[in-house]
Amino acid sequence: MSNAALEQLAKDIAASLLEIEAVALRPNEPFTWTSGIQSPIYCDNRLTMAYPAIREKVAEGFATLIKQLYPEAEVIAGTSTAGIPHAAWVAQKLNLPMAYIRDKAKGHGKQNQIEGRVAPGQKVVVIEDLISTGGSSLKAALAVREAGAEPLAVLAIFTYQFQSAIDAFAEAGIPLYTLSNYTSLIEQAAAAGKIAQTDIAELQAWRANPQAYRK
Ligand SMILES: O=P(O)(O)OC[C@H]1O[C@H](OP(=O)(O)OP(=O)(O)O)[C@H](O)[C@@H]1O
Ligand SMILES: O=C(O)c1cc(=O)[nH]c(=O)[nH]1
Repeated sequence: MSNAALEQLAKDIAASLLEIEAVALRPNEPFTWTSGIQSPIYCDNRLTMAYPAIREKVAEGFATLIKQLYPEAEVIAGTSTAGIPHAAWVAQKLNLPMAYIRDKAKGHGKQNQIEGRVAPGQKVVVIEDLISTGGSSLKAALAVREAGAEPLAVLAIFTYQFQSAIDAFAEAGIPLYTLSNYTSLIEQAAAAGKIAQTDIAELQAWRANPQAYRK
């Protein structure tokens, strides 16, 4: 995919997320993220499951990137839970095995963290729905590495583009690619009049120092 095509896809997906009201702004009652960060914004990509045309656009975006960048991929693995359905649709498109990765090993049964079949040495693309700190998907990719397989990259629908997340992936030596991002989302929301100037100011204040954001 060319850079122009990637940029267009980032805009399209951001517009779709806004259209289906996957993006919620709640400055007066911040959301608590999985990392514990308090945030005036929450992007619920799980809602894309309800829209066949949108989930198809996501699956097609992932499949195109994988064919172009990682034609050697042998397994598509979703992160538990929100990455799982997207991994399934992509694996189906590419006619590849699919697996999923729990946030930790089960305490009963086979006590697996990785479910499905990932053999040592196999090349795995990890599919995630969203990157905030990147902690969840990095943990998943590192579990693949721990199992003796090779995490080629993490691909996600959306990223908040925090420098700390970019640095964490670089440090782990795991490439990260995303179909859309915070910049596109805010641009699309502003262009469509879906976000007020006061909200933009609130988001800027939060984004400058999310750890310190409290209401
Ligand atoms: O980049 P991070 O800081 O790790 O945050 C992003 C993660 O948080 C959400 O998952 P959540 O923990 O809400 O679980 P779910 O996928 O089961 O909904 C989301 O689906 C990502 O996996
Ligand atoms: O970091 C998170 O937990 C998170 C943020 C967000 O916008 N959406 C989501 O599903 N999780």
